[in-house]
Amino acid sequence: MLYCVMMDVNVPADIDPAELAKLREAEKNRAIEMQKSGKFVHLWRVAGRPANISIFDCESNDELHDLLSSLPMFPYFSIKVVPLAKHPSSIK
Ligand SMILES: O=C(O)CC1=CCC(=O)O1
Repeated sequence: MLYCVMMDVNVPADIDPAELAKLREAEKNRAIEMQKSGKFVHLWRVAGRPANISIFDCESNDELHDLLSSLPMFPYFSIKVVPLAKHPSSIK
């Protein structure tokens, strides 16, 4: 099943810069691992905002939740999920 996931990143302004750098590195590594697994199909930055839009291909809502909550920066995200269904006019 495909899901469109929209994440707003809300890192506290007073977070220790060294801690933030570590968190971002861990986030990048986990995101690369998930992309290589084929579950994290697309990842796009929203231009001009600390936000991203991505496409996940998961077996279930539970699997999607497990993947999202495994991201090290999960506590700092506001997430919206839109489950995608086939459009009758799509040729793909
Ligand atoms: O968009 C961000 O900064 C947060 C994020 C989610 C996956 C990733 O690699 O970064």
